[in-house]
Amino acid sequence: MKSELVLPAPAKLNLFLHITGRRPDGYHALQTLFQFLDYGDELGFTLQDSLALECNLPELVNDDNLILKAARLLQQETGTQQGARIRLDKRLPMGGGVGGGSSDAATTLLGLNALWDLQLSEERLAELGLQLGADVPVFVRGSAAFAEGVGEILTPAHPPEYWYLVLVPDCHVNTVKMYAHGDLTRDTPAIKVCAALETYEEQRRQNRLHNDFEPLVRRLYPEVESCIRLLDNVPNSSIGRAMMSGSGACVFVPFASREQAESAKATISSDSGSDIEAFIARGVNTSPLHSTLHRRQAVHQLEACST
Ligand SMILES: C[C@@](CO)(OP(=O)(O)O)[C@H](O)COP(=O)(O)OP(=O)(O)OC[C@H]1O[C@@H](n2ccc(N)nc2=O)[C@H](O)[C@@H]1O
Ligand SMILES: Nc1ncnc2c1ncn2[C@@H]1O[C@H](COP(=O)(O)OP(=O)(O)O)[C@@H](O)[C@H]1O
Repeated sequence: MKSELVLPAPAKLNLFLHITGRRPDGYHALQTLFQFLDYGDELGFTLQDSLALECNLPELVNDDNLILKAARLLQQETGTQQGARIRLDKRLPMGGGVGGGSSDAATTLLGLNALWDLQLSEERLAELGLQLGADVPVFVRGSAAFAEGVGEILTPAHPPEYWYLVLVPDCHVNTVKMYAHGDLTRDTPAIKVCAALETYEEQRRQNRLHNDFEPLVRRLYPEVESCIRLLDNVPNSSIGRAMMSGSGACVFVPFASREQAESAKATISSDSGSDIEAFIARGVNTSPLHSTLHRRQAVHQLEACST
């Protein structure tokens, strides 16, 4: 039986997000700090003649899925005739602002590049990824980063790797509609990358970080507003205030340890008496996808040395 290459597709958080302008093509210029979470979807890749996607959520199996788009883009780019059975175990909330679709696309680009032995550089894969979505390149590169442009100009960053309690409000925020909304703030002054990175932790401690989507989304989606209030008002040992990721809907709050995040999660579910979906994950500056691929490469090198 052919073996399956199993790879993670981690979530991301936008630790802050500034919209600094709108380009002539309608896309927005951003400045944002991306960090990965050690939590996400899982993909499995098995060689076969044709392309096929399987998923625990059957409604995700369609031609618009970014996984199939990424696989076809790689076939077009390289002319390879190879195919694959791709298994998606969907765990991340969809339209949650934690980048599940973009991460699935990036894992597919790196996974099939390895499975099909295409030898494309990470730089080329990031360029291909940008054709699929503005958030794909950071997942291809695999390093926490300060991002500019539409999200593709990346400067590696090393924010503290806190534990996060993430609440998933019971609503879907449409990214395209939020970017197009008349009330969106689009004129946050641009900051210099070195200043942004040097002052990040101090700004965070002083609760001075912000996400330009947040006021608009809180106003339009009461579910997001009430999750942020819940995180800010329930007594807990968080080390900062709650913020929204991307264009929403997920909101997150940092803790110094997993235990503290677990205990806040328990308090929130007992105090609020609600069953809001939530998960705990660690912020990590190297993508779990890249850690897994490096381990696999090291094992292959060891095997090659011992034969
Ligand atoms: C807001 C962010 C922040 O990280 O994340 P999410 O909330 O989606 O996770 C991203 O900018 C989302 O990026 P992504 O979801 O990849 O966007 P794309 O598929 O490329 O674009 C979808 C649409 O969003 C708008 N768009 C996207 C990115 C950008 N910098 N400016 C835009 O105006 C465009 O209208 C575009 O047609
Ligand atoms: N593999 C995928 N996983 C999730 N959503 C996908 C995927 N491929 C395409 N999509 C589409 O992209 C939309 C938003 O994707 P997602 O990445 O989950 O949101 P966000 O960028 O807000 O985190 C979904 O509602 C879905 O229609």
